[in-house]
Formats: sequence, C-alpha cells, structure tokens
Amino acid sequence: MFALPKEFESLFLHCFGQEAWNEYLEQFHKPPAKGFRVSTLKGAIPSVINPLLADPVPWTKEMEGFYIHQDLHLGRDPLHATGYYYLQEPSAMAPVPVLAPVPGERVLDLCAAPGGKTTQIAQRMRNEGILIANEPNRERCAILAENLERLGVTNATVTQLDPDELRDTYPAYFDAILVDAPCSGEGMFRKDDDAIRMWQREQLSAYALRQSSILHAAIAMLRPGGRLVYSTCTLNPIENEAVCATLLRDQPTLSLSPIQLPGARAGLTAERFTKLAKLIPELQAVASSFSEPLPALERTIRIMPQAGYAEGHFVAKFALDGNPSYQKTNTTGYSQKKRGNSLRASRMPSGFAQQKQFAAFANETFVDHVTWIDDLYRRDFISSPNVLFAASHRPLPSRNVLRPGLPLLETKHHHITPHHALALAAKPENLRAPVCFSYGDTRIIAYLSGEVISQEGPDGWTVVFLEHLPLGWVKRVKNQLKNHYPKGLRRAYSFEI
Ligand SMILES: C[S@@+](CC[C@H](N)C(=O)[O-])C[C@H]1O[C@@H](n2cnc3c(N)ncnc32)[C@H](O)[C@@H]1O
Repeated sequence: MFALPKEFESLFLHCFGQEAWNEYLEQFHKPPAKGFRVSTLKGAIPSVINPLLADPVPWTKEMEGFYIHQDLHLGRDPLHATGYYYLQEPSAMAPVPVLAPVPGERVLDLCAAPGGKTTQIAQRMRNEGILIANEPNRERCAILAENLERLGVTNATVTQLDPDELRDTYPAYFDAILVDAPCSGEGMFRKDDDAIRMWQREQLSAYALRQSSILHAAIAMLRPGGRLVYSTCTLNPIENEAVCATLLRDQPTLSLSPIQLPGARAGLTAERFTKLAKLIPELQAVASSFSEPLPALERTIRIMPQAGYAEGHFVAKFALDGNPSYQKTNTTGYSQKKRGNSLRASRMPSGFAQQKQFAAFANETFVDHVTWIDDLYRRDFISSPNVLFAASHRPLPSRNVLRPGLPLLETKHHHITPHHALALAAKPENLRAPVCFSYGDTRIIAYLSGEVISQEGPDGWTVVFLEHLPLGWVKRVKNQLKNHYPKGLRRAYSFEI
C-alpha cells in the first residue's frame, strides 16, 4: 500500500481535525468496503442470492444495495453475466438516491462511465422516461454501453460528447441531472493505490476548474424547477464546497437543497469555510469573490471513510428556480480536439429492410407481442449501417451518438443477427422456446466460454437463461445450440455463491 501524501494529511487535518484523522488512519488499514446493487429490472431474486442480502447499504432503498462481507468473487459468477447485479462501492450508491429519479422523467447522467450510477438511475426509472448517459472518453463510453446492456437498461441513449456540445441539443430540457465529476479520488485511497500515487496537491484547483465548467454546462440543460446532483469521490473542499459556492455565485436562481443521508457528515458551514480560507489559498480565492455572505454550504454532505460504512463521497443537491444564466465554457479540453465520428448513428429513418427483417425475426422468435415487443414497435426505429435500434427518444445530438436506444439487430455480410442487448432485455416468457438452466448447471459455464451445447427443441434463434435471467443468444439447429455469446465477453466463469 502506498503511503498517504503528507499534503493530503495536512489538508485533511485543517478541514476535519486531529480526531477525525486518527479515526481515518484506523479505518485506512482495514479492508475496503465492498458492495453490490441488485437489478430490479431483471425480475425476481434468484434464491441463491438470498444469503447475500443480509446487510443493506443504509442510503439505498429496499432491494437495492448490499454490503459484501464474504470473500467472494462475484465478478466471476455467471449471475454477473446475467446483469442481475452490479459490483459497486457503497458510497458510490449515495448520489442517485439524492437525485431520486422516477419513471417518466427526463434525466441526464453527464459523466456516466462506467455506468454504476446510470444503471441505478435506470432501475429507479423502471426503464421508463428519457435517460441520456454521456461520457466523453471513447473507451470508457464503450464500457458504459456494455454495462447498460448487461443490466437490461432499455431506455438510455449513450452519447460521447463534451458537455458543451450536448448543451446545444438540450437547453433547459432535463428534470434531473447527475454530474458525478472527474476528481482527485481521495475517497478511493483505501481501495485504489493508483488514486494515492496520482494525487498531487497542485492538481486540485485544476480539477475544481474542470468541475465548475462541467457544472455550468449542466445547469444550462436543467429546466426551471429541475434538480441537479453534484458528486465526487474526493474529500477536500477545493473540489467540493468551493465548486458549489462558485456555481451558486454565478447562478443566482440556483439554491442548495438539504440532503438527508444516514451516517453522512454535513458539509462545511460558511463560517468554517471562511476560517479555512485563511489557511487554504484556493478557498481564499473563492471566499473573497463573494460580496454577500457565503451560501448554506452545510447542506452538502460527505460520506467519510472513517465512519466505517464505506469509502468516501461528497454530494450536493441544487434546485433551479428560474432560467439559468448561459455561459460558454470549455468543459474539458476534450472539445478542443475534433474526435472521430465513427460512433455516430445515422438519424435517417431509412433501414426499412432492416425493420422488415426484424419484424420477421421477432415473429419467429417471440411470443409476447402484446406487451414487450409491442412496446418496442411503438418506438421509432433508427438505422445505422449495421445496427437497428428501437429509439429511446428525440431529439438527438447530430454526432457521436454511440447508442440512440436499444440495439435490436446487427447486419453482417447481408446476414442479420439479433443484438446481445436484446437478449439481455428479454424474459423467458417473451421467447417461444427459451433454454433455461438452473444455477450450478455446468452447461452455463460451457455456454459462457463459447461452447456448443446439445439440447432438444425447435430450430431457430432463442435465448439461454440462468433460471429467469438472460445470458445471450443461441441458434438451435438439429438440437445443437450454436453459441452466439459475444466473443469479447467469453471467459471462464465459476459458481462462486
Ligand atoms: C467519477 S467518473 C464517473 C463514474 C460514473 N458516474 C459511475 O458511477 O460509474 C467521472 C467520469 O467523467 C468523465 N469525464 C472526464 N471529463 C469529463 C467532462 N469534461 N465532462 C463529462 N465527463 C467527463 C471521465 O472520463 C469519467 O468517466
């Protein structure tokens, strides 16, 4: 384990005091908190998981987040491949309950990869409403799309844009926005040596600048009366209270809403902030820019690692009363470079042939036209050269839309194959001839490693399920299940529970 940076220690001591530091050090040498979130989008709980549901994370709702106390490798278990759960550090489960998205809303997750919070938002929205998941980093954006697919999220659009570019498409549009910003990661020190290694005192104000500019872009996309949650996994006030204060100073129609979160510590009061400003130059710069009293920063919260519940997170919730004041900012440096457009989906309503192919495929494969498939048909179709999507919504940005909705099928060399995401959104009752294996059946391990399995049944496409949880496509030909589990996902799974 890397030693904690001396300057981190001195900043922590200034802000939280000696007693908190002693408690922090005591916790620091214990193993990090581990947790997982179950996906309510996937139906009933498989009974094998019951013993793991003993200790809920206090800020999550019923059947949402749980601590993992056992030494289990849940990422290697086939249940992970079904998307029934998402491994997530417990403090990272806090911002979404504060945002409290509900079905039917328009929600933006602006810094979304790898998708822990987007999938939690989608669960709370029960896949109903508009969800834009944005991530400017292309590699991370692909991981985000993969996680949304695995967890069975069907209402999300994935964009790979700088927040400023997104703002042009969605001025004053969203009911709720999450900005889970890039930060110095002090809250992750116990679980991630790299976070310690990379930490530099002089970088904190650069992070704060970037966070402020992302927030300014975000506010321009919030409708009057909407709410915005800002979160970081860092502890220092330069990237937290100071960033919130700057935003409130620049946006007079914005205010901080109180947050109730069990076990959390209130943010710094204005008085404490002003005192600390005498010791921390970055805070001084902010404090001295206020002609009026500082806002009620103690409405923000921190989950402190020394409280023993989790690693560290900071969360602030803003309410917008009137229209935001519009400022053009460069949010990252990403926007300075013109990125490739290879992920752009065509918005042309062409692809009529693809739609017909999908209709024929759906007819042969699914039974449940009335509910599930009809819901897809009620949506627009969007055709890119190779993939047909059931659109999540319009309008869409004019470039770098990685996924404009749920991918339905792919066209390769004039052949169509159903998309993996479609399998992962299915339930056994949707399929004419589903293949269901019980937990512990070694054919599941064989399937996930790419093997062909023998099983009697009608010829044609169908989905393999672990109990009622989907794993992926097979094409049955003469009682042989030809494996269509994506090659990039194949690996050696084992039953761990
Ligand atoms: C803390 S992580 C987000 C974690 C994610 N919300 C989750 O729960 O899985 C911050 C993300 O912001 C992205 N990012 C970096 N600069 C950004 C910017 N200017 N605008 C939006 N996102 C940015 C990073 O690539 C990173 O994926």
